[in-house]
Amino acid sequence: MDGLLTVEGGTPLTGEIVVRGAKNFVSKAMVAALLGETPSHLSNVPVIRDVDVVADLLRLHGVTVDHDRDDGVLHLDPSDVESAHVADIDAYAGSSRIPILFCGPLLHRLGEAFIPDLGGCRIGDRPINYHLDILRNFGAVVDKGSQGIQLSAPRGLVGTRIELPYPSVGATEQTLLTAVRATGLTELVGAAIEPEITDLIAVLQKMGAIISVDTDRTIRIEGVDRLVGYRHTSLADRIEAGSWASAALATRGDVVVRGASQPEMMTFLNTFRKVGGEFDVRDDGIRFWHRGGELRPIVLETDVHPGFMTDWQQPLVVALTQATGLSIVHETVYENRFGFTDALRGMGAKIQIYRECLGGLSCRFGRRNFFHSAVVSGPTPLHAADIEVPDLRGGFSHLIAALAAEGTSRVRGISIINRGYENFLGKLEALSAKASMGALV
Ligand SMILES: CC(=O)N[C@H]1[C@@H](OP(=O)(O)OP(=O)(O)OC[C@H]2O[C@@H](n3ccc(=O)[nH]c3=O)[C@H](O)[C@@H]2O)O[C@H](CO)[C@@H](O)[C@@H]1O
Ligand SMILES: C=C(OP(=O)(O)O)C(=O)O
Repeated sequence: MDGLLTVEGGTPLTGEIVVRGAKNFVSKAMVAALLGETPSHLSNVPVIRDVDVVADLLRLHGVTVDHDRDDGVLHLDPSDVESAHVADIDAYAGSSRIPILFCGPLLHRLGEAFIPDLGGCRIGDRPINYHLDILRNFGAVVDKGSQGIQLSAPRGLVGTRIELPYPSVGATEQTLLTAVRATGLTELVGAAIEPEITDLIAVLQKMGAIISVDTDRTIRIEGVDRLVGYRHTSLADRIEAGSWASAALATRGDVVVRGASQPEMMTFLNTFRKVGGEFDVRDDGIRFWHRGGELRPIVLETDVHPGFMTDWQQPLVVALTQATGLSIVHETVYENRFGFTDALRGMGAKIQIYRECLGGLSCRFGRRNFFHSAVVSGPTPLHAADIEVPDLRGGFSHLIAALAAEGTSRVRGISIINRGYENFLGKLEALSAKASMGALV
């Protein structure tokens, strides 16, 4: 689905939508199925492009994948992985960040792996040095070619001690997916503990793994000889839920996000309330609304869990353009996540970006050439514009801005949004947004 989305803004979003499983968990649980000797069964799976990309990659590796898209159920049978002939993996170069997580499971099953160049959002350099160091620590031999990475494990993979320089989500998942079948013990110090990682640990435990998590970000894994398939229901997508909540706030709307879950959203909910948003946690989800009157400015610093998640930052910044006063936003996870503000400035927002660490924390990007802090001055009326979607969350933010703005905006490149937002055009319709797709001219 690509083309031109026409959005007539200025109307509050109101109504009810459903959010299903988390992009950042489902894709990893799909990779975990490669480690089982028997089939796995995953429920609450959203129809998004990242799921389709990982399903196709698994098929290339010999996994039989059945995806019931309406019921949101994936059945993954890895029985034929050993006999698979992988011919066309290059076709997946640049498609998502998940291929790097295939390394451990493929090395265990096949003794070798070939990984295409990674995709994902361009919000910084996004190196994979931690991943490769981890794999080498386990005993893998890594060869970097011009189009991808080739790995082998001539002497198998052996448990090890890893100390992460930063609690990277992907590097933590890499360690987990490799250590569960490695020989002996692995200790991971400085691990990420995002809810999606906890759910991945739950899946691996169901498969037969032995994993313990300490309060000090240390994870210990005892390798086992065999793992079996799992049955699991994905946790909800807290980023999608937060994005719709931000859209409700920016448009002075009232949106019920069915499926949204409070425990994984505590930090978001506190911030939402401080800005002036109201919410009600219900049995079937969370209702988010603008309580009327003025929104308040805040100081916001993104961080690893349990901090304010970086993927919530871009949608919320649009709501901050409507708050009375100066908000400070310090992005400490990615060095280059404010490119999307150019388009917002073009729509009337007052946002300045700075190299300095504004806010209370000093981060890895301070005193370097990274524009990673922003000052948002509001409220500013937004006006319609022609927009080109830059990346997943930046694109959704532009969409929110178009919905909040007076006039008719035209948005190009919206297929990028499908990577992480299920049926977002249908959801816009359910929320009475005036948005329609047309052909590109
Ligand atoms: C598919 C998926 O789950 N994506 C999420 C995952 O991305 P992803 O797993 O890529 O993010 P990481 O937590 O690894 O990245 C955090 C930081 O570590 C740096 N880094 C990471 C790996 C490495 O080898 N070297 C290195 O320097 C990155 O450049 C970044 O500055 O977690 C991010 C942080 O919550 C989220 O924004 C993404 O939505
Ligand atoms: C950065 C994101 O995802 P990815 O890691 O898949 O690019 C995101 O979901 O906002």
